[in-house]
Amino acid sequence: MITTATAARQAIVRQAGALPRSLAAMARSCTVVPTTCRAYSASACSPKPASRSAADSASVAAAPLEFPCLDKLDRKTSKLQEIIRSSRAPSGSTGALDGTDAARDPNEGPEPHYSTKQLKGYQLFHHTGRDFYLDNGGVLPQFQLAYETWGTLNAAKTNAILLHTGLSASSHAKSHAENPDLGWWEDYIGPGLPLDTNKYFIICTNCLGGCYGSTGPSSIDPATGEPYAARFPFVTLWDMLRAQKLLLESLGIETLHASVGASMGGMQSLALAAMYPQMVQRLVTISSCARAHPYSIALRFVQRQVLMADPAYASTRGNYYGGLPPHVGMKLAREIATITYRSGPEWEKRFGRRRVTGEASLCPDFQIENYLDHQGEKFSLQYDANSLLWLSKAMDMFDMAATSMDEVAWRKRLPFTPPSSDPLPDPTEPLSDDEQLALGLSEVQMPTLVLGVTSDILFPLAQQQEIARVLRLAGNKQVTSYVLDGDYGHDTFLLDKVNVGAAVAGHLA
Ligand SMILES: CC(=O)SCCNC(=O)CCNC(=O)[C@H](O)C(C)(C)COP(=O)(O)OP(=O)(O)OC[C@H]1O[C@@H](n2cnc3c(N)ncnc32)[C@H](O)[C@@H]1OP(=O)(O)O
Repeated sequence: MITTATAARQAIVRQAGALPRSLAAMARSCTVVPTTCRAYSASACSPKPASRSAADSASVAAAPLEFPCLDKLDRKTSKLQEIIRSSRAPSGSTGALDGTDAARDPNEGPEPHYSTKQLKGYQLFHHTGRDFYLDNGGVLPQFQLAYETWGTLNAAKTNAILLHTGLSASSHAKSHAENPDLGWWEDYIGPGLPLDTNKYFIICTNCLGGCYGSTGPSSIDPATGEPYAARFPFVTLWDMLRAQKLLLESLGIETLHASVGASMGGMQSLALAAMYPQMVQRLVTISSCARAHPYSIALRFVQRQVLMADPAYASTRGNYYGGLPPHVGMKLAREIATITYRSGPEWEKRFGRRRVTGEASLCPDFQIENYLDHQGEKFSLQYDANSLLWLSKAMDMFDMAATSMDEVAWRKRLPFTPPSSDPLPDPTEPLSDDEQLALGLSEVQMPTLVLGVTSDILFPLAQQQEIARVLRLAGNKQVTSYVLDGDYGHDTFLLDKVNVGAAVAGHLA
């Protein structure tokens, strides 16, 4: 009697001549017949067993695919759980999630790099004694900001440049004696470089809400002795700038030679100039915007959704500290983010359609998938998930538009009194979108460099053109627009050191 499986196999073998040679060979050697050509891979096609059971004979389903990428995530989760368990045991290892497990596989965890035991070489500004009120409600009775400096502050304290970071960067923009690791703007800072330490005193902070030494959701709430977690108040970019202003005041700095930043840092750079125009002598804003675009909000929204859906996040509602960190959600969010940071044209040249092994798989198969997998994996424990969510949300909420000078003044408020709950007055006459932005940026009258990149999909060039347009509308006659072609997309500010560096250096001189 011909079993159903045998008949199916014969049918496939009859058709094998029509298949590519490698698939045809696999079809002939397959015992269990896959239902579609998709399943013809080495992992789906098992060697023929010596004898076949009745159960095998009755099966017409494909052999299950193998999922090495999921196995790898499971192994990482188990390893993290094991470390957490052993760190809780009285005689357990003290390595825990602090990175002291020297024998670990760097691709499989376990330590969050943001653990303060890993961080080094930064200084701390402590704010205490006066409650710090935040724009969206909530108050911090105290906070700290991590910061690093390069160069020398002159006697008049007029040569400082405040460098704002992107979303997930630390204050470590450049290596120095206390931390020789390369910084994220290593080639931009130093003697004779665009941020010339022979002339300028560069200050870079980890922003409020971050996790690299500054107070954020992973910090201990002094009221409870536990991490704030999801009880950390939402912060706005304006809150972050008010905190930075307090740091500058503590250093005796009233005037900045320049405010410089890219991406989220470019948004902050622009906002600082609007909030404290007397302080900012020059403005550089790179690959940024005056208000978050709905498309950028959408891209960040899906990253947050994916991250929050990680069971380690969802089951704790964000209070995962001391337990399993949501490393899978972080990895996937970073993969999506990486797609927004680079460009299709770059990847066409860099990866093309090249494959890893040539076998169809739902795990990384194309080189571009392998690259994304690597980027996600590398980041998955590098940054605190809540900080990512909080700062990503702060970017979405950013909008420099104003309908009255009262609103502009409201942003400049000192953070030591609760924000008024009185509604702001209605505009005397309706303002167009551009006019609202021009009003919100009306005091940005200093020399301004607005740099954008044609291949940026996260902060499209139209947004930098919008900044330049509304600044000119507001009467600023010293706006320089600089457009860079190239394939690096949003990450151009990290990668095109020659062109971005030259534009920045020229503007600072
Ligand atoms: C929104 C905001 O406010 S800011 C957003 C700013 N952007 C970011 O934060 C993204 C940060 N980008 C990075 O960190 C990048 O690594 C950069 C920009 C610093 C450097 O970029 P590049 O020099 O092009 O290197 P890139 O990171 O793309 O690739 C190198 C890594 O990919 C790996 N890689 C390259 N090709 C492949 C591949 N086919 N498969 C797997 N891995 C690969 C390399 O081995 C290398 O790994 P390593 O970093 O562990 O050594």
